[in-house]
Amino acid sequence: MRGQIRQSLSGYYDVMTSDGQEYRTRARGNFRKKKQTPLVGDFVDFKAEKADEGYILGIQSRKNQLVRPPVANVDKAVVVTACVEPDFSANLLDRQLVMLASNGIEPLIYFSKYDLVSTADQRQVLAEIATYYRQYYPTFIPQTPAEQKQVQAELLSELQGQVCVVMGQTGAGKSTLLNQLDPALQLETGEVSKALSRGKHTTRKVSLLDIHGALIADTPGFSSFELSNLTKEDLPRLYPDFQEYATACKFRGCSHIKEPQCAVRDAVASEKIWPSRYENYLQFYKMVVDDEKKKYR
Ligand SMILES: Nc1nc2c(ncn2[C@@H]2O[C@H](COP(=O)(O)OP(=O)(O)OP(=O)(O)O)[C@@H](O)[C@H]2O)c(=O)[nH]1
Ligand SMILES: [Zn+2]
Repeated sequence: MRGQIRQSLSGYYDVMTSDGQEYRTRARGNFRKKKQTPLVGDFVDFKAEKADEGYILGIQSRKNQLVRPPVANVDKAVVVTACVEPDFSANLLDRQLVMLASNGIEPLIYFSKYDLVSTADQRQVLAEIATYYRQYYPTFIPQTPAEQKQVQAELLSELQGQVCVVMGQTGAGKSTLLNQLDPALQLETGEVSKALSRGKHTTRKVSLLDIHGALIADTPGFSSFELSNLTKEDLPRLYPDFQEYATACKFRGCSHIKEPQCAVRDAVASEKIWPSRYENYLQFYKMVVDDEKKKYR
């Protein structure tokens, strides 16, 4: 039989077949020899005489895998981005967008804490930033408590049938969002309550929850991405806004750094491309080039 692992807990893997039947399985000894560990999200071949006594026979190749949470074959990631507390960081957001794209994960952006933005000017700036990103990524920014339900329903409709993770900086509001999407989750939110309960969690359960048809990892993901394994040729292709203009660059494979007649740099100069995107791009580009130098030294 074939199915997808929906939950892992102390050596047991709950596998769901395409017709919605669930089987509790274990991995056979030969996995350990091969140092292969089944992950939630894996498509597996298994056999089971009874629903609670199955064995995984093989794991199909993965399109990607994350370390935190340990989930394979992730289709989409909701990047939770705080407007304030912690302050909005375009650098961090772009870093996450680039890393997700390079792993074949489609990013969605969810701006949290708009209600905590204190001045009208700041609210205006953040709304404009969200409008810019919305041209290239599904972007959500509930502006009033009344809007929140509707916006979250729209978010969920983008996630139908997809394996998803919620990511973002610490304190961004990942657990809060997950709780709002599925109140039964009852994840701890806020630093104090999390600090108090730390250490209590001894079980390492990972599951994909079916939240109104979206398969969302119940553990939020970590935000500290390394820009490793990227090449300087890859990097510009991971920017959908750059791609829109790059066809008009004089040179094929233009890096948009020093080449003459670069349509991307022109678009930055006229602010059709948001200049901060480009500034961060220059920084990431330098990091990638420096990494490559280290590797080949
Ligand atoms: N006012 C307001 N507060 C929010 C919002 N989202 C989250 N918070 C608060 O911000 C704090 C941090 O939220 P969490 O959901 O715990 O953040 P997290 O991203 O899960 O944090 P870590 O687990 O540390 O990575 C909590 O006190 C939440 O109540 C929001 O949209 N508006
Ligand atoms: Zn160019």
